[in-house]
Amino acid sequence: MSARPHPPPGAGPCPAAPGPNGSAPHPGGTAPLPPKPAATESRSGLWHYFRAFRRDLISAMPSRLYRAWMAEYRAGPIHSFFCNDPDLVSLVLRERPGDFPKATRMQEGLRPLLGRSVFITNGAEWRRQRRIIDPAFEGGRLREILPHVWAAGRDAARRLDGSGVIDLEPATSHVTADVIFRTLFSIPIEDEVAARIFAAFRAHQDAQPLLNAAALIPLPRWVPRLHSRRAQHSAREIRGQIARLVDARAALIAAGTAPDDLATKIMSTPDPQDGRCFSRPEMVDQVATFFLAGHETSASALAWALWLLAAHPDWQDRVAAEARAVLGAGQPDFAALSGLKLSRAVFREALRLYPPVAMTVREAARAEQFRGRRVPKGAQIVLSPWHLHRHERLWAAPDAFDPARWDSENGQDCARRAYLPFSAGARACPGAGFAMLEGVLILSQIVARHRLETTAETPVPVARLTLRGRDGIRVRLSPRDPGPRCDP
Ligand code: HEM
Repeated sequence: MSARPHPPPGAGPCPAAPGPNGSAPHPGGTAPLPPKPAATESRSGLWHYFRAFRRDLISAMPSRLYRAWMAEYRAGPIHSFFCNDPDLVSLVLRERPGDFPKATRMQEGLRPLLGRSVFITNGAEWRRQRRIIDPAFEGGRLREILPHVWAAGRDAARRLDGSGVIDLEPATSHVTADVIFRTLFSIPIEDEVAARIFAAFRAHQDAQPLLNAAALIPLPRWVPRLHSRRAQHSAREIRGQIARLVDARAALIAAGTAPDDLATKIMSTPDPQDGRCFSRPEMVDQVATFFLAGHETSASALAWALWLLAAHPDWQDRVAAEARAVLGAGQPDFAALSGLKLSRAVFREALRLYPPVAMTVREAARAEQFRGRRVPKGAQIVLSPWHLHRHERLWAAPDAFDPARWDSENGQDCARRAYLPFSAGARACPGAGFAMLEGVLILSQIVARHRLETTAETPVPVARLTLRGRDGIRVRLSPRDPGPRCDP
């Protein structure tokens, strides 16, 4: 494999960025930097490369990618361009997304579960799917999800009572799955079908824990794709259960008695161009995607945000005080959520340091010229929020936890150019507004009720399907002092 990082003449740093070594003082004072895996410096060939990728996508990458604007990799038949230059990222995602489609063969790891969902498709099929889905996530609909998120967050905060030391990931997975079931199908996670889907989904994750590597490693077409029998079985089980929910909902829509939730909205929205609604199999694909894309990602972000607050008790106390002031009297109205400013800044910072979708890949549909270098048709274009969010030439104190950065000139400029937790452009996450409401509110609800402390085990981030803790993300919980607890 050869890797050639490129010098930085083109893209300028954001204002007030640190020197080239990224060594600006940590604004938070003496708090240790949040965990960041050591990078791999070895170049010992294709086999090493694949093995490192199978372990973890982040630590497989060399440390110079935190400073480079672009790097070119050749590994056997694979030709990849790793893009960190904000202008290039914008070209690929915002300006000409049609020329850089999702590399569908790399999404094959997801196919048994997601079928031909919006997450995987390209071109006209993808555009039709987004025309039907997007109206369900418009700003106005967010008001309607608030009561569901509130109820799920309240229940989650109560479930944590008396926990002591816990792994946050199962807890946050539980609450974000609950949010998805409540908002999509108006059922809580305790519902029998919802509980079965959640259990099957966990089995699916266990059966293919390295799904992300499988989805991202650009293996040549002739390499057979192995989906373990267990993973195929759990994918079938999940899809069968989802089909039951979709059928039941179709019957309610036909009878005119369906609740006004996301499933009803999506199933009864015709494509404005061809006038057709989703067919049953199409809807099963989309629901599986909402479940996967909408709960694993939010669970990862919430777990890291809570751990970061455990590691920064000063910020935790401020977020708790804010939460009690805004939420103390019970479910706030939509406008009052804007009062959760500190919680929002913390959640944004967690998404920066630990972007749930750490990397994504596109394919060059035709030959291109990137920073003076020829990019052949079919080359892999790797975009890495993980590296972009910690780029030493862009961000001030890139590895530090500093939620106040969003008020600084550097933070605001980087937020526009170098911050991609939800991707950008036409293919950006349709659930971004949903996820911000959910993350900020549930973070506040949990911290208002519980005090979090770190344990001796510092979590190790690894990029799997989403960014997880290699051995979990553990904290110690104790009740916060008496006062309004957000769940009267
Ligand atoms: C913190 C939470 C979330 C994060 C960080 C996140 C991030 C992302 C990212 C980065 C992508 C683009 C992936 C790529 O281009 O390869 C994406 C796509 C998507 N997300 Fe999210 N997401 C979150 C929550 C949600 C929620 C709550 C939903 C729905 C309920 C959702 C639905 C989707 C869908 C349907 C796509 C595919 C869009 C397309 O390809 O056109 N996401 N998300």
